[in-house]
Amino acid sequence: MSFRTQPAPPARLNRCQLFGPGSREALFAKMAGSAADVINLDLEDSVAPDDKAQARRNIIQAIGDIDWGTKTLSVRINGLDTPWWYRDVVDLLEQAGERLDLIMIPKVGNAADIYAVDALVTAIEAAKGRQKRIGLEVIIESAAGITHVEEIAAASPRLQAMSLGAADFAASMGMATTGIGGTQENYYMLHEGAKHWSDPWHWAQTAIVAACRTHGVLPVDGPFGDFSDDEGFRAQARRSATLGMVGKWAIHPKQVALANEVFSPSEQAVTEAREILAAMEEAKRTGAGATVYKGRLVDIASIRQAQVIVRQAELIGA
Ligand SMILES: CC(C)(COP(=O)(O)OP(=O)(O)OC[C@H]1O[C@@H](n2cnc3c(N)ncnc32)[C@H](O)[C@@H]1OP(=O)(O)O)[C@@H](O)C(=O)NCCC(=O)NCCSC(=O)C[C@H](O)C(=O)O
Ligand SMILES: [Mg+2]
Repeated sequence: MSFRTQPAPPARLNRCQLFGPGSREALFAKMAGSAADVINLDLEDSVAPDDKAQARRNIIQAIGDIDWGTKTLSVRINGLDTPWWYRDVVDLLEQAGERLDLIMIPKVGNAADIYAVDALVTAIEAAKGRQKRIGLEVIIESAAGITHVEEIAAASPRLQAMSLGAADFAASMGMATTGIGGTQENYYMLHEGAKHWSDPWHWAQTAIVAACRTHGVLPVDGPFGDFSDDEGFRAQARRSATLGMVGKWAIHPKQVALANEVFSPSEQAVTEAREILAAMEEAKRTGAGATVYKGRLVDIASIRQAQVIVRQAELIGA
């Protein structure tokens, strides 16, 4: 390990973030009653320009009125290149109750974007005497965002999570697709005449995971657009989980159970992780740094891998 150790990310569940437009108030109670760990009330791209002010009022009202249980409650504000974002932050922090947990900043391009929002949030919290410190989450969904991903991850102690926004990312990169996540028909290798599809989101995801893990931020996979394709969602989510992401967005309620399924460790994985920790305890007792578990090598690095799974199971209560 480097002299500078890797900070732990926030110890909370983030398997599924369920989105809903701030202009569709009727959805809010349904979102609160869902099995998502995080609720994202949206002021940005799912809300038409003429509806922004009403959506803001709806959200402020709902933050206080609805019982959000133990969920993490987040509001996605408008981008810093719009005339709406400062009013989003000011009204939310001046008028919404203490139940609000996070503000999500879309389309971040560099650390200064987070600095700007952090400065405004900090001033309003002090002026209004807010008791709960608001956290931030960001979406990497532009060429600038992915280029500056590491400085963004390091930008503020308020930063809790970072998502990949596949739709805007594809647009910003000029990718030849209108798909939101998942397999892209033209992204394949040819081997002996057979097509083998590859994953065009992989490199951005790994860049996000590395930046997040370096700075103690939760890496999250964003939307999967085709909500009629359960297997496509599962495949994308499983790849993200394998790479180290902790959860995925749901843009329709039917995706919540799929995300929770993929990002909760299986009973077998938890049992094996606990057995590996026990085997390593025994190895330590006899002075060994490595041992054999089910015919394979386990060593001190295996302890850290097993601890990730056991910690996740403990948060879920498994
Ligand atoms: C996608 C939707 C517009 C679909 O809405 P609708 O036509 O109402 O869906 P259904 O009829 O299939 O709904 C079935 C029941 O589920 C309820 N419902 C629908 N959506 C939600 C929701 N988000 N949360 C909770 N409950 C929901 C309906 O009311 C029905 O209930 P009932 O009648 O009682 O059975 C809609 O789902 C929607 O608006 N989704 C969210 C869209 C959104 O927020 N998009 C922004 C995030 S994605 C993005 O921004 C891209 C990203 O930034 C990037 O760049 O990649
Ligand atoms: Mg977007």
